[in-house]
Amino acid sequence: MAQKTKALLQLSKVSRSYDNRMALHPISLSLAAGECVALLGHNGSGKSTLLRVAAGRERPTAGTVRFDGLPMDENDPRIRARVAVVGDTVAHYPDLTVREHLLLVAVAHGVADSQEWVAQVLADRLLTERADVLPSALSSGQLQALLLACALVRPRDLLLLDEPEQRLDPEARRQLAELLRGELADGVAVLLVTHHTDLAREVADRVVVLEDGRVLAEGPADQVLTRVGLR
Ligand SMILES: Nc1ncnc2c1ncn2[C@@H]1O[C@H](COP(=O)(O)OP(=O)(O)OP(=O)(O)O)[C@@H](O)[C@H]1O
Repeated sequence: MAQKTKALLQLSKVSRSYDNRMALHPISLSLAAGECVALLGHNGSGKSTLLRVAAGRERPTAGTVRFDGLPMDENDPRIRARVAVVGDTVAHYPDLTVREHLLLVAVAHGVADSQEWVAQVLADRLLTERADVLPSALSSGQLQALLLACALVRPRDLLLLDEPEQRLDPEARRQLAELLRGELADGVAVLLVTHHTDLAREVADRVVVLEDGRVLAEGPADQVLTRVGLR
């Protein structure tokens, strides 16, 4: 598929190995503003590795990752201000409430009227009733909603999501698809790791299917997923 505009995220011949074992063979990928690419593939195929490298959380063994022309580095404040990540590990402060988590992130990113905005994000993510409890009192789906809310309470041009659908019930998953379509309409670029082929079909402009760290197939979801037998 033709690129919509200039690439916001550009991975060029990126590979990653652990202990001399290639988890990711050289791959190139670009993502423009308002575009969504979904990464699919079996367990261990390299999706999360690719996302972590794309996020600047791990350095590629070879190749380069650039965000809006800058070398990708999660410590660069120019990048941190514009890139929101929901990774594959659950990270939270055990002694901060749900609301306090969101306030912390909003204030750190200079969000105006943060109290009101946090209340809105809590409502959107169906967390209002749990706003004043600690993470230990959340269900697993509510904890997932909190992690997503932390990414949505702050400004972003690029959203990197690792299986955001996990532990969500069907209604929350439907809302996730709606939410991602809204992000794309606002011009946010989305790189989405998912096992949920329906979610990929609903939101992705392109899918990339990985197998053993290599691209097995790439293209529009409808064509690619059927071809590789992913339902
Ligand atoms: N930190 C690490 N050290 C060593 N090997 C790793 C590390 N992270 C990932 N791997 C290996 O790299 C390969 C790809 O893992 P990755 O987590 O990227 O797969 P995945 O497609 O995201 O899988 P899943 O669907 O199970 O989340 C696997 O063989 C995994 O064991």
